[in-house]
Amino acid sequence: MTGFSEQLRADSRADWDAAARHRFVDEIFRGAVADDVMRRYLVQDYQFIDRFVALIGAAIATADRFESRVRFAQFAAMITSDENTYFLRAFDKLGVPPEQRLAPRLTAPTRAFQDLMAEAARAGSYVGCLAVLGVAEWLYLDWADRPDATLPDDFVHAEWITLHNNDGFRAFVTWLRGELDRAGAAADEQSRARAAGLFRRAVACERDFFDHVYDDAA
Ligand SMILES: Cc1ncc(C[n+]2csc(CCO)c2C)c(N)n1
Repeated sequence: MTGFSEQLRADSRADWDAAARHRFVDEIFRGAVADDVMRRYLVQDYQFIDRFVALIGAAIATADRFESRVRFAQFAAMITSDENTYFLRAFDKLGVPPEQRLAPRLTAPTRAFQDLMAEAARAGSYVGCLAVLGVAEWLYLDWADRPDATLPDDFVHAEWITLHNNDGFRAFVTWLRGELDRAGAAADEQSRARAAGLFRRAVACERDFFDHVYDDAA
């Protein structure tokens, strides 16, 4: 039987593939993302991470067992340390001023994503939290996981890839998918349907998020 996670991805195949094979992904592996595109992307993504950490808090609160809370707590600790320094170093290199780091004007896809994460957190359903967290993690592993690719020279490009394809991250995504399968199997029809809706919207948001950084670009 196909697990819940695989079933959800299959339902969002078109948007999923459009995001995972996006122009941005192709360019970052070639080290060819233009600085203004990378700047726009990271400035918006930094705002994304903030709500993402809040959603992990909701997953910790709604999880059905201690083991799962611990795993999410450890993950939250990791992304608020290692990844945080990546953003700051990348902002320095790209010359992003303080106000753009702290309070940039949010683009429509960033706001849509923030609203979706807040909605999933508020709904108080573990499988719903997992659906949105699952998209953000699994889709990033999917695009970044190219074992034969050589890394670009610029750390801004190279580290954004290695943050999303290292063994620890892969193990976490595997666990997260297992958790989504498990919680999906245990949930009632209404909770499964709600989680499926959140998953679908999250995949569409991921695609829009990539698209948008090119909207004003030449
Ligand atoms: C729009 C957007 N979607 C997903 C991710 C991926 N992501 C967000 S937080 C996190 C945890 C560790 O890096 C990961 C993988 C992103 N950065 N931006």
